[in-house]
Amino acid sequence: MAAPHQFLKSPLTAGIVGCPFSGGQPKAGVDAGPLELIESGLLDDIKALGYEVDFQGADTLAHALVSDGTADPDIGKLKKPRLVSKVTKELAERVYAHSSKGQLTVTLGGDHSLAMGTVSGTFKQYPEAALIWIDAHADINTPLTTPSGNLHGCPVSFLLGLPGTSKEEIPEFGWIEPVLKPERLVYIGLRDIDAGERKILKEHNIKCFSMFHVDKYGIGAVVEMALDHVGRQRPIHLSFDVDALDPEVAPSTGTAVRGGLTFREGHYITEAIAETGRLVSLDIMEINPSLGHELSVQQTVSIGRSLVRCALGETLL
Ligand SMILES: NC(=[NH2+])NCCC[C@H](N)C(=O)O
Ligand SMILES: [Mn+2]
Ligand SMILES: [Mn+2]
Repeated sequence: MAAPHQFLKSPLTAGIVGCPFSGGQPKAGVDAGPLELIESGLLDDIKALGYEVDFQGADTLAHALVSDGTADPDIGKLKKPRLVSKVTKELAERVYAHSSKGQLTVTLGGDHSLAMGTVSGTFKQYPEAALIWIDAHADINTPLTTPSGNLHGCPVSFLLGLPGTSKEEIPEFGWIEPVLKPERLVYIGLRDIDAGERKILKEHNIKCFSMFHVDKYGIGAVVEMALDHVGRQRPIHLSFDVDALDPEVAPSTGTAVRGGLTFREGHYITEAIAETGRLVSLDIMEINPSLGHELSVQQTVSIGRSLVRCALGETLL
């Protein structure tokens, strides 16, 4: 079991939020991720680690997750902006409800646009928190730079309040506060960055450990450097996009990119963060059970499950 936790209340409780949402990207199926994880036995896993579980049902947010039929035309390039805004706003409230009770919030996606909600909710409770983003992608496109218009490629820019995301420029997302500071954000696993994103990452001096750095220094050193960079005292929000893993390890995901983290590297990250005793919020995003053969799906769901267990302290003896 994990060392005594620095920020959570006892009895240690995991607040599980299932968020079956796919509106931040074009491929159907990623909305089935949470239910697959739950049905595979995730809640029992978590209880077996000694946590109480606070779970309101996989459909907690269901009424918000699909369009109610009102028109949602593109705003500039952005697709389904009003739907994404509505769902993530409600998710932020749910995550905050768990966090403010001293629970470790675990959000099961769904696509990565959901991080607009999870990070907003976590940082409302822990304004000094750090964000560790594990991904092949930086997801830091703004409404002005996004090549695809898919909002799962944009959540970080809204959280930082980058140009193009202000209330004046896009009132539809006016509820999002720029809670994140560039120096409290760190990436691990990057290997597919758009030109506009590269410019933003440079301009704001954002710490990035790409796959190049993982190869060069090894995952152990990379995680140490990442934790040093964001500060050794802060609560941690870990946002884990399974496409950070190599497609041979986690094939069932919508935007797979070759050359990713190995099984052990991915799990090591969650273990090392569990070891800090400062994890307050975890996202497991972008598992798409309708992509790939049955075995690929099983393999990917099972990895999502073991990542949660490791982040919650399973392998710390
Ligand atoms: N969460 C993800 N899988 N994001 C992929 C983003 C891909 C690309 N950078 C885009 O903005 O469209
Ligand atoms: Mn990604
Ligand atoms: Mn992502």
